[in-house]
Amino acid sequence: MRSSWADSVANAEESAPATGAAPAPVANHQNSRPTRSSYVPPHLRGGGRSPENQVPAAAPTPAGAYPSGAVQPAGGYAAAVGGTRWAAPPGAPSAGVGVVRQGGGGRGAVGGGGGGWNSRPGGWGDRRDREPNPFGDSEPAAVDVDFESQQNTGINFDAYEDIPVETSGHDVPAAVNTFAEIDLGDALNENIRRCKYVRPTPVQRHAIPIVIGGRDLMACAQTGSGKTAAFCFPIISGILKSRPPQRPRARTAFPLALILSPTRELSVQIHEEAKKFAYQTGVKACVAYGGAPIHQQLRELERGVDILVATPGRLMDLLERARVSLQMVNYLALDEADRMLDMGFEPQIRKIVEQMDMPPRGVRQTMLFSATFPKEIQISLQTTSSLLLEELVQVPI
Ligand SMILES: Nc1ncnc2c1ncn2[C@@H]1O[C@H](COP(=O)(O)OP(=O)(O)OP(=O)(O)O)[C@@H](O)[C@H]1O
Repeated sequence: MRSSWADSVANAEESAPATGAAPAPVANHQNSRPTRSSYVPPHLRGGGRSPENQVPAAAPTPAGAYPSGAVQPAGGYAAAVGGTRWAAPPGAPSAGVGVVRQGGGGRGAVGGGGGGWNSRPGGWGDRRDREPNPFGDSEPAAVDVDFESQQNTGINFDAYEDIPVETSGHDVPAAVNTFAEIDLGDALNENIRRCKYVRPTPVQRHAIPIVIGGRDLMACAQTGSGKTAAFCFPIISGILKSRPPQRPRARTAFPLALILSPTRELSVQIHEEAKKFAYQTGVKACVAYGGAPIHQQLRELERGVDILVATPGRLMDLLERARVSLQMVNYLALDEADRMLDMGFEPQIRKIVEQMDMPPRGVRQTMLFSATFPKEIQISLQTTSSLLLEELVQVPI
């Protein structure tokens, strides 16, 4: 079972002194990060070609350098995690999660969450009728959670208010303390209640307003920190607030958001979470990963997809078969970017971002999540010039 942010809060709470001091938020990252067993399909066992089916090498842990344009739990959260953090280059203003799409702020205009596509002509409301309930039969209805009072789990989330977080970049949208402070829309709020999320985790507090604000984001966040919601909420909210797109009637799928993840297992996890967050909104999430027959995935894609969760190798396959087009992608999220680069996915990522039909940076929004940002990873990111912002790639190492 994965250890989660909520688990770590609970554990920390148990061991916290009775003085009310904030507990360490997450245990040592190197030790606590659950090891995912990497699926290796039979035909690739013993020297398979695709890195998405290989067991990743242990992540290097050199002292990295902090890029500028960043937000990160400083000292407390990230430091407590114990993994390789973004290390500050000489003169760097701050640590951590990066930000900022130059000239951004347009698309992410907050407001008008409403019922999204379901309430609009031409929306996708019909999908809801045949949508399986991802919460299971036992929990079909919304849970009555009071966002304002922020109390339903018994976990003292207030303890986490003390975690120091640094942000950098210009005009960084302010972090929020509650989901109620963000206009995510009624449908998504309903699903947050169904998930029984009461208070945003630290990465969610900072990342969601930044992305809702139309900016690019580079976030240093560990496994179990709530990253999935941090990128899914703004994506779903943004899709619901936008005009339902006119997509060609073709066998080609035109997703509006692409989430790249290094492994089949992580992709499936993200897909499962995304289905919960998007339940009854009309926004459809699909998953495509290597090491499994492609035909079922193709059939699912043919039924329509708004959010595509994919491993890089399988996505390349789908692109080369012209079964997926990236030309309508408004949101690109890379989860576990460090792991993807460690696993040798850089050429595929570069090709997906630079040589296919994806809108360029500045048109789409890019979110990059990584547990670590060692120097090698930063150099790779810098050379993947179309991936991130100029502001970020100009950072001296
Ligand atoms: N705001 C929240 N309140 C309570 N629980 C949360 C919240 N956000 C996420 N969780 C739960 O914490 C767990 C870990 O979250 P999540 O899977 O998003 O983490 P992650 O950082 O994406 O981890 P991984 O890298 O393993 O996917 C999940 O069970 C999720 O449902």
